[in-house]
Amino acid sequence: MKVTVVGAGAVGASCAEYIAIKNFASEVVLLDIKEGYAEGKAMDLMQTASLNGFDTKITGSTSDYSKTANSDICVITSGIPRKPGMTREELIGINAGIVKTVSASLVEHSPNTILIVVSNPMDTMTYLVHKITDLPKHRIIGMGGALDSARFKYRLAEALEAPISDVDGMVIGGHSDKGMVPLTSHATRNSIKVSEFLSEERLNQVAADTKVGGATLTGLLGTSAWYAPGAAVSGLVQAIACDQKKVYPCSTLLDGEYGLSDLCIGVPVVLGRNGIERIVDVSLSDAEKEHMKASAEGVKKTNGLLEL
Ligand SMILES: NC(=O)c1ccc[n+]([C@@H]2O[C@H](COP(=O)([O-])OP(=O)(O)OC[C@H]3O[C@@H](n4cnc5c(N)ncnc54)[C@H](O)[C@@H]3O)[C@@H](O)[C@H]2O)c1
Ligand SMILES: O=C(O)C[C@H](O)C(=O)O
Repeated sequence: MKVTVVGAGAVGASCAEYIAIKNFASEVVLLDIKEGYAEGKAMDLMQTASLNGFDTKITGSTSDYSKTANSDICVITSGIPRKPGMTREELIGINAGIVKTVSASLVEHSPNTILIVVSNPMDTMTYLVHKITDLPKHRIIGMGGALDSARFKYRLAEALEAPISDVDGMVIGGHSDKGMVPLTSHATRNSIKVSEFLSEERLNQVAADTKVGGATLTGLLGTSAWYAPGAAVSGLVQAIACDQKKVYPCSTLLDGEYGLSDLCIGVPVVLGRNGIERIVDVSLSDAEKEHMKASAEGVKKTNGLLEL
């Protein structure tokens, strides 16, 4: 199993590290445009192999896509991150150009690959990849919901004063401060609805804190987060590589599901060796349906800024 990660920055390197530590891939290629940077990150990570007990071979490349040839899975993390006070949507001007050239180069060298898009604004970048490559839709996957759901579970566990392993919940919708739709009505603590433990007001606070999860960290760190994003990407890569059939919310091209079409937005999907093997239609409350509709309008507005 060969995995390429483009962008050896904070998220790309974190993702490569988690993939290696989980020890399911034979090879990870890190590629970056900055001279020597990916080679340096790869060497540093390889020097953790005997300490962390993995056999995955990590190599680096400066813009040489021949090294990525025949990758089973490619991850795009190249692009600028936001600074405090910015929205993800403001990154579109620079990141659209980067994602365009990177995805074309990846597909040229790995025509059978499954592509995972991470660069922001992620739902719009995923849509862009559909527009400029001829990959089938089940092989183009946007990562955002897996991260947002992990943040939701963190906030739920905090409010419930319960261990995170007892908590389950999912966030669908656009990966943006306003567009996320935390499914509070479906969230559970060991199979019991969380509304049995938390007031509506506290649950609304959990949802609000979840939605600004990325902005909160950007304010604290001065740039956006990387540990949880890297771990979330590695989860998707493992689900595909190991044919796990796990359900994750991922950004995917919709064609009528959830009453939406011609956009990529986060919905629950089954991930296996073929990429997105099924879109799961979950029944939503009226409020969640309205929220999802507004979220889709936001994503479409950002898509409208693309020069296609
Ligand atoms: N979808 C998500 O959930 C999620 C989570 C975290 C970060 N992100 C996004 O991921 C992106 C990367 O974030 P980061 O913190 O790793 O940033 P970073 O600045 O640490 O790393 C980005 C890397 O991309 C490289 N790069 C730029 N142009 C390139 C090109 N044309 N080819 C190859 N490499 C190129 C840069 O040299 C840099 O090393 C940002 O757009 C950020 O908003 C998304
Ligand atoms: O917040 C960001 O800009 C980065 C990423 O989308 C995140 O949610 O951590």
